[in-house]
Amino acid sequence: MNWDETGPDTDERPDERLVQADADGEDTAVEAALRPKDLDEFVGQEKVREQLDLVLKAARARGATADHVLLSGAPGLGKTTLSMIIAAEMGAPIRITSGPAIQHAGDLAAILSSLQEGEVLFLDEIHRMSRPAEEMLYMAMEDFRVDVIVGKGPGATAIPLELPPFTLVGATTRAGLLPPPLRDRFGFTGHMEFYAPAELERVVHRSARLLDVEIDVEGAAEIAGRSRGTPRIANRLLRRVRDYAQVKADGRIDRPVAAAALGVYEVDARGLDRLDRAVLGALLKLFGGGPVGLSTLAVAVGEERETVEEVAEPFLVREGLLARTPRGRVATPAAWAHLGLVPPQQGGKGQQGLFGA
Ligand SMILES: Nc1ncnc2c1ncn2[C@@H]1O[C@H](COP(=O)(O)OP(=O)(O)OP(=O)(O)O)[C@@H](O)[C@H]1O
Repeated sequence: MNWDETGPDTDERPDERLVQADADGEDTAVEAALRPKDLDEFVGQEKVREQLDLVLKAARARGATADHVLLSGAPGLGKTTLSMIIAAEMGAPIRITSGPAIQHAGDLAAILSSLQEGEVLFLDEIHRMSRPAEEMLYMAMEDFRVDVIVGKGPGATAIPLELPPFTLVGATTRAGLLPPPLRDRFGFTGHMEFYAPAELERVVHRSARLLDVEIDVEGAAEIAGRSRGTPRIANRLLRRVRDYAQVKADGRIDRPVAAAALGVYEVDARGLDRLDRAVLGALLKLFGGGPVGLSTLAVAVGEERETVEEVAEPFLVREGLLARTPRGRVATPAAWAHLGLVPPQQGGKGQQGLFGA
């Protein structure tokens, strides 16, 4: 992806977008500093918090290890944070790994056999584990036991290995991709939703306090409104606005400062960035709002099909600006309004107003 080569300098990697929700290129030290440490500090996700609170309190009352927990939801919504909170609330240590890091069953056996009693094992992207590792996990979750295969071919033997009770916290962006036998072995599944603007405002205020930045209510609302329902993005935008406030203003963040700063980074009032607007703009201006095929749209914006489909479109669809139909991509009336353009007359050739904004 090269679309932001000429974009403003940031401390993110140059091929990263300011509004991307995953952690690639994220400053992990800053992210760690901003993580809520307990359930009370964790903003929003009321249902998941309430349910998890019961699961953990009951386990503590029984003096038992908590049930395995599956957290599903988009990147940046707080799954890692919640797994750390689970460990903290249980007074247990935590081990963090991910599905792609476990390619062989032996990798998993090594981790499992070194867990302490009650330890939380956080397995991010659990849907990307290899099949043999996944099968080993079934038994480990259910019976706290694994069979380690020693040797090869007809002489191979399975040596059973007892494990201490542990809590697996699996995280996935694609709960639907998990095989049912794995899904069924979790005692509790929490579905993380995108955050409401008011919740993101609380995230921004909290982070500003921790970063020692002065921000008013409207400044926080401005950042929250552009954060695509995602705390990780809210925190990242806050840091960019803080830079701007320090360099161009008196360090304090209010609405005009936040809006001007995010204007520099081309994140608009609804959280669309340059790539999103390029896709939407091409759909409206070149193809009259569609329907147009994905490949044609991608060529029109000079991007790979996958970039348009996987990076730009999900948010545009979620925002109700673009629809994927069997005949191709179609802009919604909200898309015309957002870019300040007038849709062509129904049935007419009507291109009037298309290039108006
Ligand atoms: N509910 C919340 N309240 C306050 N801050 C939050 C909340 N959820 C997430 N954050 C902040 O957002 C950032 C990203 O959260 P986290 O790493 O937990 O997301 P994630 O869902 O695990 O993402 P990924 O799947 O990409 O790893 C963290 O810095 C964290 O402080």
